[in-house]
Amino acid sequence: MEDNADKPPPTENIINSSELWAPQAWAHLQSLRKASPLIQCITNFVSMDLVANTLLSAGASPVMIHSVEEIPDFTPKVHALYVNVGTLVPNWLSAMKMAVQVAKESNKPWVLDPVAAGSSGFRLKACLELLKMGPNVVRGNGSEIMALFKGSVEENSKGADSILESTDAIEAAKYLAQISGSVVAVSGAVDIVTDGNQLVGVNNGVSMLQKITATGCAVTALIAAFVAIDPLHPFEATATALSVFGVASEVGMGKARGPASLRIGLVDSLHWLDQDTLLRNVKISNLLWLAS
Ligand SMILES: Nc1ncnc2c1ncn2[C@@H]1O[C@H](COP(=O)(O)OP(=O)(O)OP(=O)(O)O)[C@@H](O)[C@H]1O
Ligand SMILES: Cc1ncsc1CCO
Ligand SMILES: [Mg+2]
Repeated sequence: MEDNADKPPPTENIINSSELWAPQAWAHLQSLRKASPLIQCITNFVSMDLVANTLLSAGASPVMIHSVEEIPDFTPKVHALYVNVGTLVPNWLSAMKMAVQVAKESNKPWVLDPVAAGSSGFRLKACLELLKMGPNVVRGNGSEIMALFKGSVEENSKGADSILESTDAIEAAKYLAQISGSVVAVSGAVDIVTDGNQLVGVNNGVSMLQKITATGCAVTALIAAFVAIDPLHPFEATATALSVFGVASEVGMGKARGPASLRIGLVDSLHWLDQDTLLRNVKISNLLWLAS
């Protein structure tokens, strides 16, 4: 890793480009609501409800189909595939790989959420194998992206939660994007998105999202939906999806009394999010220090 791996970007190299990004975020959300893409989700048991409701409230059509008996018939019909290893067992891994293969043969984008990637050898190997299959986007927290980068089991793993800041994994994200060809997103107080060349920071969201399980899983599903409607621009789709989700959480936080009501407010806000609110609140910066 380079010397500056653990340093935050120098502030003079952070260019606030929200005015350029905000109209794109609105255009993506509008297209999503109009096209209502079908998103196949092979996701963990904890997240299924929030993932499905997040996709529905944003305007997409979710479906949780994961059996190898159904994948050959069904996966060619979807607009994007979402794979999340949160409650991984061997037969689900086979289904994930089959679905990825079918999606790729059908020219459909797919997105990976490497939940708790560094928590065990089995999970890490599975995530690295899936990464090799070339997801259009990978979104994880700091610990997950760092585990994929290092390729080793974490000593102090906290499972699905991160022990690192997203900014600790900037170099790792950039490297992974370059070797995999995937867009890599690292969630946290500031979400980092890179395609190995361009790099942005998304400054939307509220810290209480960390107190609701599966908000990371939900935002990765939203990324899959945004990539479904703009498959040629996965970098842009990932940044705008993270921002839209973050803005919805900020609006939801206004009425929340704690994590449980924020969870409800988040889903409500995604459904009602209007152009004016989105344009005023998108916070995306271009981080120039790594765009070499
Ligand atoms: N400190 C923070 N301030 C603001 N937003 C945050 C903060 N931490 C995380 N978020 C937001 O919360 C959402 C979930 O990110 P997080 O990094 O917690 O995912 P995760 O660890 O994969 O979650 P899970 O595994 O529970 O689904 C993202 O939209 C992210 O932007
Ligand atoms: C808590 C938890 N455990 C496995 S998956 C999951 C949901 C958040 O990723
Ligand atoms: Mg996660």
